[in-house]
Amino acid sequence: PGIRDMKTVFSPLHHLRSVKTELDGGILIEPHEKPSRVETILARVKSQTLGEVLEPEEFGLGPVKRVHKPDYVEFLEHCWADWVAAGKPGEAIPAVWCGRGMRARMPKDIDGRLGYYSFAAETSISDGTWEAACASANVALTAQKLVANGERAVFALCRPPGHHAHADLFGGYCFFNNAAITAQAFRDQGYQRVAILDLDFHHGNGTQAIFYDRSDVLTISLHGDPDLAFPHFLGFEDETGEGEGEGYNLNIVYPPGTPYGVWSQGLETACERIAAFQPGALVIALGVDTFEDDPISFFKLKSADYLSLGKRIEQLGFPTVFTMEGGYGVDAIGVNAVNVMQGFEGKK
Ligand SMILES: NCCCNCCCCCS
Ligand SMILES: [Mg+2]
Ligand SMILES: [Zn+2]
Repeated sequence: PGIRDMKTVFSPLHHLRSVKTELDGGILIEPHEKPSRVETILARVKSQTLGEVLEPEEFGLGPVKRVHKPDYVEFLEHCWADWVAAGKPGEAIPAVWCGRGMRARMPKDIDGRLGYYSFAAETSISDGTWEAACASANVALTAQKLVANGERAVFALCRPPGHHAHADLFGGYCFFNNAAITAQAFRDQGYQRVAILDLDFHHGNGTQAIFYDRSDVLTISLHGDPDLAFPHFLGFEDETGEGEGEGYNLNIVYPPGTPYGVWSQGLETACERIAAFQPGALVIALGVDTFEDDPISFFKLKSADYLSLGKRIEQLGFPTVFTMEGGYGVDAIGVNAVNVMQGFEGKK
């Protein structure tokens, strides 16, 4: 029967993430990861009376540092000020990386540190990025606390997203890995096993990397073939975990044009693996850039498919936190994201 009144956690501080540039195709465009994405979802949450909307509690950097390296957190906090102090005219954009055969040590210079702590160049940093990333982690942690206290499922309407962020790398519009921070919080509160299912169009490379050698957190991602899609350099099906974590990472990869009828077979495979794992809690890294009209992706899911998706997740029966990840077709993002929650609640 699903649940009634799913709570949503939302922070107005997401607006502090206000970069004006995204490097794309050799020019600086208006960022796809824009404030209207979550404002549109929030409006739909309210118009559909999904349930109560709460602002986050503050958890500090402790839970963030259970996932992210302290030097990386330190870098993010001071990056913008260091960039400005270096006299740079624009927004902070990495432009140099440790290429093959070079030395992966942390340089002093801000240009070097931007490259050392990132894996991609489309994610500009400016004033307010740090505060918004902290607020987004608090949104996820508030949802986690509500579920640990008995809610069946809570929607963490996070912005900026997180699933591309590694322990010490930003990129793909992500800084703190909200889904990973949520899973680690469950583990730190005594949940023996946690599963993270990444349904975003893109591979959850950060989430995979963070838990890759661990068997206590099962990580699964459905996504566009990395041969053809961001993040390009991780997310292939032969990546199944390492050491203790061997067998606890699963990548399910699809080609351009994949419709729900095919994609949902991967969802079924993922659900069966999660059921077998029997986690105490489930984290869904929810991107809706799988949508047929998404401007930067190549799957063909339709709005009604998100109702079916939500229903299937509910049938797993686990306490669930949804962390908002990607989705760039802003006109339909509200219907698509809230359809997942309403499908979870039993709406046909
Ligand atoms: N022109 C498209 C480049 C895409 N680069 C980053 C995509 C990040 C998706 C986050 S869910
Ligand atoms: Mg994915
Ligand atoms: Zn994505």
